[in-house]
Amino acid sequence: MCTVEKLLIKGVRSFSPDNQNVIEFYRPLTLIVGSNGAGKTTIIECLKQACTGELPPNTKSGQSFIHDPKVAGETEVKAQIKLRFRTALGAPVVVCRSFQLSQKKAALQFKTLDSVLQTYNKDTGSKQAITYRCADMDRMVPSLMGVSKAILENVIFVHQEDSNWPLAEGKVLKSKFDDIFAATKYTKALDAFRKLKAEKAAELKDAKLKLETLKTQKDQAHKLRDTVARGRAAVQEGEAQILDLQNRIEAIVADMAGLDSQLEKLQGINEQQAKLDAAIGVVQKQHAEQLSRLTEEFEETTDQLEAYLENYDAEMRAKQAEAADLTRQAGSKRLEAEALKEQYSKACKRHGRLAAEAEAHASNVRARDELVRDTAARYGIPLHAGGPSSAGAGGQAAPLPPSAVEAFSAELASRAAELQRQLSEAKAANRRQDEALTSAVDRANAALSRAAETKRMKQEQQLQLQRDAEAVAAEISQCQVNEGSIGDAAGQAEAAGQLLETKQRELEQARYDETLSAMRQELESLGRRMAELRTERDRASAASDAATTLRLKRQELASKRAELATLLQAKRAPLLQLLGATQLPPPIKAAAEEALSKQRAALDTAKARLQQAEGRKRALQ
Ligand SMILES: Nc1ncnc2c1ncn2[C@@H]1O[C@H](COP(=O)(O)OP(=O)(O)OP(=O)(O)O)[C@@H](O)[C@H]1O
Repeated sequence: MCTVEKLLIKGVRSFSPDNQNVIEFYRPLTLIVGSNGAGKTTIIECLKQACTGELPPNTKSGQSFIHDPKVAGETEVKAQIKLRFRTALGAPVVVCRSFQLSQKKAALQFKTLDSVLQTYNKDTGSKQAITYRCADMDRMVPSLMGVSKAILENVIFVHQEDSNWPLAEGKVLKSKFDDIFAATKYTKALDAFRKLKAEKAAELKDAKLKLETLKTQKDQAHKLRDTVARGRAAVQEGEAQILDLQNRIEAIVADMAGLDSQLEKLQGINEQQAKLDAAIGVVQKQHAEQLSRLTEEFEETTDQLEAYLENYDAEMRAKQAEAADLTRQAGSKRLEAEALKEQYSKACKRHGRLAAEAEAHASNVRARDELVRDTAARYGIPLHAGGPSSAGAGGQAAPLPPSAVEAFSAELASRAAELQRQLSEAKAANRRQDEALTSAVDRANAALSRAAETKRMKQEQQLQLQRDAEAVAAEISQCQVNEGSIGDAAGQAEAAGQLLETKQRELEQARYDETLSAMRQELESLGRRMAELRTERDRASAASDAATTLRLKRQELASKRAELATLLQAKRAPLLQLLGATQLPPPIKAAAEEALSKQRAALDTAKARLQQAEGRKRALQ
């Protein structure tokens, strides 16, 4: 338990500013006795001032609390109150407060001088200051004493002029009891809890919305990742196919070169065969001539003739074998030539197919350029080369360079980002408005509960007054009293009746029901407005999702275009060279056109949503 040990008073009320008047308090009880005007009340006032910092009532803001300078015969009086007490844990604490009262020309001037709250160091025993600030001291001393400021003021050190507060009117009484039992603190704490709960619920809702948005974005990201992976795989497959085709074309070209050389060889062989046939014809002719000349008689000897014949036969056999061999070779070369012709026709067909694909690709590129120009013209996006109106020979637009398409995609992405930013700002403004409305609803709720409480108290007072009036009436009717007492009682009843009427009038004037119903209506309209705002916020969030999707799609489109452009750039020259064409094929174009039309539709939808959201935002503002 806290104990007050010593009080020093100097220059307060009748206590002289020249002497240090010390009052020691004894345990368990100290009685202060003295004649009227001796200074008993001043001691209580000083105790209260030292503990709570509050001046006694009716002291003209402290001027009449300090010893009067006129009485002291001075122009300035310095006062001091010093209190030593022990906390509940037995620690000694000293409170010291100083004041000054100066006689100015027209009036007295009261000033608070140095104040300090000190304690004793356990080890050294020396004093050490806890604080020099009056506000901190007023808060800390009751806390160190273990008693609330309201109890010190209204119960322990209650001033004799304020001591009848329990008889004060209901409102004052309630406020005193609330202070003493710290009820307001709990009400405020409950209000704070309620507000915190509402804030946390709103934060939770926001977090849930964000989580849902993030989940959607995550799903979209997964889908896009899959699409990108599929696209990459398709590109790789296409590259592999192009490589394969190149290899096959190279092989076919090599084969064709081989076939050409074989054909040349075959032609050589045919020519050789023709020569041999001619030679055989000549030999046969010679042979026939020789046979015809056989009628002439040979002059050579038989041996010579036999030798001739032998040589001739051998020569003939050799020639015949050579002729048969050449015939066989001619047959096999003919077969080879047919096979090579077949391969040549296949290569020609493939060449035709590749040329058609190159043409289709070129047409795709043209359509893409047209779409880019249309979009640029519609949304006023500048194109770095080959603008919307530029046209090539024959009225056709010149192809856009890849740098212009990339710049166009970047501009489109930056515009989408700008729209996204504007949408975020609108969402933030909506959120702030929502918060402001929520706090307004909270305040209205608090005001409503206060009004309801006041109404209930007034009704109770009215009932109490009615009961009092009835009791007085019953007393009058039942008691046998003299005329004087009847008169008193009638007077009391009349006064009670008047009081009752006054209270009823007050109650009627207060028109709590109307106020309550107006506040309820206001609360309901605020609730409706909040619901509308939440719906708007949800819509804005959906529009934001759509814008995010659009942005991702645009990025995807840009990356695809970049990949396509790189691939085309890499493959264009060899493909054109291989095909012997000046433009590339169309199936890629059809896919690009389809993707671009989808993107354009998505862009239009997102823009319509964005315009709707902006229209709502303007309406809300
Ligand atoms: N500003 C002042 N300067 C000098 N004296 C003052 C001043 N204000 C009050 N006094 C004197 O201080 C005394 C007030 O004392 P206090 O009221 O504390 O006495 P008390 O013992 O409580 O008297 P009671 O028994 O009548 O309540 C009075 O004598 C009054 O004249």
